[in-house]
Amino acid sequence: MTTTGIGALIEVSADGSVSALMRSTSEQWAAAINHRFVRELFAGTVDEAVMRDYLVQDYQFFESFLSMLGACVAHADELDAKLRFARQLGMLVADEDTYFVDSFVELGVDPSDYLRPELAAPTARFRDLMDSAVDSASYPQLLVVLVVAEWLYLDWAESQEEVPQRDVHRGWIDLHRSETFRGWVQFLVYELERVFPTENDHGSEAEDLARTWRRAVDLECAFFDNVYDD
Ligand SMILES: Cc1ncc(CO)c(N)n1
Repeated sequence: MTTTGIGALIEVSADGSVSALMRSTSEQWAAAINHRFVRELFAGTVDEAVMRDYLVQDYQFFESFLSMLGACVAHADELDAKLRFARQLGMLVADEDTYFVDSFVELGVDPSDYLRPELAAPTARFRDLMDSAVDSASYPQLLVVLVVAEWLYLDWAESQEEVPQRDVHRGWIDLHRSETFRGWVQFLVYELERVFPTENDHGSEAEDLARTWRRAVDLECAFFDNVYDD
């Protein structure tokens, strides 16, 4: 296994806010990127029911995730950033939604089973966190959740070189690695560093962002754990 190390694929300034957030959750982050689900996905041995369950829940995650990107188009403070989020939305509609729908066909999951499933507890909590970020209309709040979700996925997806054969496994890995995906994550990290409030004038806002960060990392672990819980 060629583990790249926590966050090592992305540039961050060592004394910046993002680096401090990252250090505050390094153990949970490592647990998530080395999770049993990730290991089985790379080995192509994920139990069929586990894969189904994971993707059905993640399609619900995806819905709130799209809302966050839309909110970033609305609330980012610069035109270039708005354009970047709009481009990413187009990519998600084309590539990621197609992956989900094709995978549901491959796994024999009907629309009636994936469009309105019962939400598992971590999915419901994750959606609450994302929906609150949308409601906050705060670009830094939105970015904190996005950076965790995307960077953590980049880290596990780049953690091994050898990819499995089946589309449903390989496709999910390929969506979260590549030069393009890395560039997207790097953009998010630069943006969060750029707009992060300084301790002096916004101490409580910074603390609020740190809480959101920790909550998102915990939920990533819980989301993986959940598919093995039954
Ligand atoms: C739970 C979860 N976290 C992160 C991602 C990637 O954004 C995803 N698809 N699902």
